[in-house]
Amino acid sequence: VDTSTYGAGDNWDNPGGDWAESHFSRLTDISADNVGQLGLAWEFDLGTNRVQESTPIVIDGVMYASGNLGRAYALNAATGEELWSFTPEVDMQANRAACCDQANRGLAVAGGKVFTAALDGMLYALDAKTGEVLWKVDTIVDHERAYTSTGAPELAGDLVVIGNGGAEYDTRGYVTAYNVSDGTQAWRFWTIPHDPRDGPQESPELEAALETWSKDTRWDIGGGGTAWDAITYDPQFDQVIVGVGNGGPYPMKIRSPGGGDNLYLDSLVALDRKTGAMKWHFQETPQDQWDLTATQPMILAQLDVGGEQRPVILHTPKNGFFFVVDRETGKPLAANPIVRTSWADTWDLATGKPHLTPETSDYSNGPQIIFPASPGARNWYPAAYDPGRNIYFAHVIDMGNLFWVPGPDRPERIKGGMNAGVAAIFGADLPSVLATLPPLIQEQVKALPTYKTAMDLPQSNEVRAIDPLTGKTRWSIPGDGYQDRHGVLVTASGLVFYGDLAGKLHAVDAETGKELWSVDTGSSIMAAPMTYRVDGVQYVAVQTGFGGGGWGFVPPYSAAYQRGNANRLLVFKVGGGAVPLPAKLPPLEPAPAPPPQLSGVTPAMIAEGQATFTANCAACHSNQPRAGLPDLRRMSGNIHDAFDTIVLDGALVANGMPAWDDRLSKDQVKAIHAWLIDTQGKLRARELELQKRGEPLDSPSAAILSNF
Ligand SMILES: O=C(O)c1cc(C(=O)O)c2c(n1)C(=O)C(=O)c1cc(C(=O)O)[nH]c1-2
Ligand SMILES: [Ca+2]
Repeated sequence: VDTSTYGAGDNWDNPGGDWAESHFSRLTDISADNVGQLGLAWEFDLGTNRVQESTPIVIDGVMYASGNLGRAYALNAATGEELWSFTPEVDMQANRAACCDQANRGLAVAGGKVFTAALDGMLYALDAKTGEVLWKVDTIVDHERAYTSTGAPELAGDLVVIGNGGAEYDTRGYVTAYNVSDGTQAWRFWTIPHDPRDGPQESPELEAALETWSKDTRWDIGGGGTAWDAITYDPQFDQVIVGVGNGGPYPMKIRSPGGGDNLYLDSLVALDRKTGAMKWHFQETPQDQWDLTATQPMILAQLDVGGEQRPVILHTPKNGFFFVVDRETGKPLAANPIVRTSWADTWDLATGKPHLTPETSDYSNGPQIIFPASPGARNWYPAAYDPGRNIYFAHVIDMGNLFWVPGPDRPERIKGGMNAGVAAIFGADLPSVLATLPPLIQEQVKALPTYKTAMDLPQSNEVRAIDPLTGKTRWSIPGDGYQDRHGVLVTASGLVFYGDLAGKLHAVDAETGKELWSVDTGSSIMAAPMTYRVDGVQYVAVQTGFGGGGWGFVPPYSAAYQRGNANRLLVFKVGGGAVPLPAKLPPLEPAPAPPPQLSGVTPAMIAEGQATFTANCAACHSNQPRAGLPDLRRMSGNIHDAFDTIVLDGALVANGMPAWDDRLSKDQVKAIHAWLIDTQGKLRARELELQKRGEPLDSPSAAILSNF
């Protein structure tokens, strides 16, 4: 790896662009002078209509793109001609273990091989020329537990490293390094300890971590600490830096009742590349109860800190702080809040720890509004760093999240199911949802010190230019809504590119934020754009598609809502043509008439069906119009007829609907069905009435109450 240059050139060799994963390009052919003439060079239909979070790779004129579920595509980067494509054979029961859709965040390419991790945790090495499977390895230690893979594999010399997700379920996190040549395991690093009664820990650093967990920790549930997104190889120190995820279950009084920092949750850990031994750790969110992960993308840089050049990591995790961390020592050199933070107010650089504020964040004894919310001040959508300007460009969400503990302090583990142990509502929805909550919760929420803040500014979300060492914003551009996530690209010519859910791709001036160009693509964009050059022509590429966390609410202003969720790869060049827009969808029809209610159904069964649905089905089926998955209040007669075989026997498992016969009884499924029939009837009556009055039908609402 050549670390003498910073930023990507003609090639963009990993999803982050260069060795520093900076999403920064040294190319300057496209500049403020000609960006106005950008037009479509080519487009490629990815053949799906769900989440797209990946940034493509281009090496020597070939583009390698990943799609949802772990699909891979190789294309001629100048023409878009398909060279090959790969769809993994995924065990679709894995959908039940995926919190956030069929997300996939990219490929790794090296030595004639393309690496992709499928949702079910299978890691594939494909022949870069043909797409043929050269080897595959199951990276999951226990399929009884809800592990999935959504992150990009990371190359580290002759190793490829991959983590997994599932901290909301019943998992214990780890990352594994495999030999690029044949897929044999080189090492595995567990991020948190296991039950000490089961024998010694896997490493000395885990023995040390054990001291920070309480004696009565719910080891049976797992503890969390999944590394589901950023793993970054740092060639200068030959170390693999892993961003570790949240604790599970969320509430401390369930997970680790005696408290403790719970290492290495929400930490950056640096591992020796060759052995996987830990070199240092930096915990960004001690005593986590709020899903404030450290898994968000890292950017490596070199910064002047107080007159000294230091190798650093620029990191904006979910928790609302901007960290500059020394790559050699793991010490924080700067830690400034960039949004409201109610779990900690300041950072002490001398001790390397935050000043925690449990009075506004501990929800063990009643609800709290936590800032930032669990979707994070930042999340998987990549930031970009321009070293010449020393500016970090990133989408930032400032909102709160209401948490309380609805169940017992010692719940049973639900095997392979959600075990987060909390009720959660996003701050942006608070004003509309509050009225629907139990009166006691309403009273408690209104008395909170954070209540007024949450009501005065339910949320803001913007693309910002940020100074890394101070966290100060130089300029910002407001987004349309908190479901928007803008991955960002910056070029040495001073252009910042990002897309939005409404379907626009924008180029703005890096110095001022002034818009220089935009185009309506008719397709929702979250993924980060990238740029590359073939035969002297510079291109800008981006994948389109909405989904991931919060996929159940597709905002009406989005292209995904208005024109369908097209998954396309759009590539632009100076002098290119117009972007074809997908056709507008017809207006919503009233819900079809449901069948007669099932025999022997009582109001109590209907209520029970709703509760069972909320606990098991609502994480995917939000029952909102044009959501990522079918709105079950609009089922056709055929689907009603096949309801039991679909839910219990897995008749639609190939489409991603798992079988539930291991977890739900026939009576429970009947109760769910009865509730859906009841709901569909009521929705139909309401929509026929609205139609008669000439008013718009049921529109999606952000007011989703999730019980994890
Ligand atoms: O705790 C986990 O293991 C885990 C996994 C994932 C994932 O794998 O996508 C997400 C999260 N957590 C999470 O907290 C989160 O906000 C999130 C957003 C997304 C997404 O793709 O939009 N995934 C995930
Ligand atoms: Ca999580």
